[in-house]
Amino acid sequence: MTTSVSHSSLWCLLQQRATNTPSIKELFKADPKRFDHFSASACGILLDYSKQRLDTTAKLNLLALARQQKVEERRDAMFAGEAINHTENRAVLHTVLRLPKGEQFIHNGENIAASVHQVLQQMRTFSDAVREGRWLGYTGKPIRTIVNIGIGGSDLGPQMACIALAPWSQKNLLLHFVSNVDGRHLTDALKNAEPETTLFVVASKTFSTMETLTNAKTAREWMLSHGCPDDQIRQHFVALSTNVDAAAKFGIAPENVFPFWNWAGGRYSVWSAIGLSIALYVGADHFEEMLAGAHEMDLHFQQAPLEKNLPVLMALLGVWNINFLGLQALSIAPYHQRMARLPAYLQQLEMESNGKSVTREGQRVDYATSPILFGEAGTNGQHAYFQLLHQGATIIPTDFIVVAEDDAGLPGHNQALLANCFAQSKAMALGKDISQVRAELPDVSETLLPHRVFEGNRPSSTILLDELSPKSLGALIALYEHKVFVQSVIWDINAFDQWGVELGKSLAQQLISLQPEAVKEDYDSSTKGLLKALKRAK
Ligand SMILES: O=P(O)(O)OC[C@H]1O[C@H](O)[C@H](O)[C@@H](O)[C@@H]1O
Repeated sequence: MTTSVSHSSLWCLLQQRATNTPSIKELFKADPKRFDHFSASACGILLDYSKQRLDTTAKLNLLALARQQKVEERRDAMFAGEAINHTENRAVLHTVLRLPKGEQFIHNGENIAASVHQVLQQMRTFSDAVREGRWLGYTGKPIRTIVNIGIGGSDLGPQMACIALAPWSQKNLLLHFVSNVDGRHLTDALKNAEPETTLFVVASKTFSTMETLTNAKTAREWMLSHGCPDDQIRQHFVALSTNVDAAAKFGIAPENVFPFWNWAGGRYSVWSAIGLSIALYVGADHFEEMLAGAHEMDLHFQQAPLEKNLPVLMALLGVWNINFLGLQALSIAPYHQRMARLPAYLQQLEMESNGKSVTREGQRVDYATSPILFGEAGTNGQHAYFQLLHQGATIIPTDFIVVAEDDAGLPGHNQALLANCFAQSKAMALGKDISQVRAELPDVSETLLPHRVFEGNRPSSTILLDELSPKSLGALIALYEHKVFVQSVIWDINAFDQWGVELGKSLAQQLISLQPEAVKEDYDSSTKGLLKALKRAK
């Protein structure tokens, strides 16, 4: 049995440091060049972590903690294809999905990098045909509407990326993402779609997910009921899956199945065939630029010293906030409207990966793990939940994500956006104390004064991208992927399984008839009561 990281002397040192850490205001006062000392950049991304409540001693001890936990060795094991997802006995090789053409990667005796590029070519051929109007529906018309049917990793990544990369999109293609088993989702997507020009992209790693199969089955019935002949269905359905047999059994023509492999986890699969909707929407060239951006970040993660390594630094900041300052949540504030779905994407990436409570050896951890993550595009979030971020009794660190380039070209807008972003992090870090409030508002009564005070000392990082492009988006996503991995190494948990989603799935199967009589006698009274109430309401 390995000793828990929380019993190491470094952990204790960090705990002590946390209780003695100066405030962010004091840290800035003590070091006029704090920005230079607490920022780093790579791959067109600047990480400013000077507004974190972290001093040099804590930083050095955190870096030592990373070394103690063997972050570099575990990283190399991941890149080498060792079965680090030990509960499923699988390698974790999403990084191979973004290797440049011509590179080799031998796994189980096979050059999987070559297989990856074969599928990329298949994706290119197909997406070109659809985009150029050469792929025809059953009445001979080109495709106008694409419906991506998938959930979790088979939805969030492509959806987030398509929204982010909209300026590169094919203007005459309409794209919908349908994930929810709630029939309203599919109904709404199909409301204005014409069967003869609609293409369904059924995305499911396992091809066994109830939501996706239910939606795909209904979509096929919709096609048939609108006159699509059985033998033409192949023009309207493609599948993205590791389970090629199940896709074929479902009735998808074998040449319309875009395969990927078990060593790419669902929430790490946007780089695989799961990215087909991205290639369809913005073109294969741009999808491959996204892969190139991620690959650049992979190299940075592998090669940069830990002190300058963006994923490592971001991981350590999270560990510091969560485990030592006791700040369990993380708000994600992308100051870019097209990154509005990034928080949802990161929710799965972070919380499904590191929402674990046993170590790799199965011992219960005695420390917190994944942050509770949420967020909204700025400036919208400012007018909703930022009140709590500024004055709430709970302190929530924030990642501000902002883009320097102004590609909207509307006078004044970008200036206002960036000014707001920088103002928010400044306000959170430095606040406004009672003497400042008094000086500014001499007429405000003593009883009202506390309501106008901002404690400050609320940590944040600012992640500044030169531009939002396919390449920089790829680098940004890979940055968060590796951050999550490094945290899992420090916490000694497996970031690549997700057993926690299974119980609910199997209970739903037992309850599927929704009949009170069908539930077992030993069912809890709440479930029984709800089923009875449902029957009465119908
Ligand atoms: O792609 P699929 O096999 O359909 O899986 C879709 C999603 O559902 C599962 O329950 C997992 O929690 C996710 O990690 C996965 O991305």
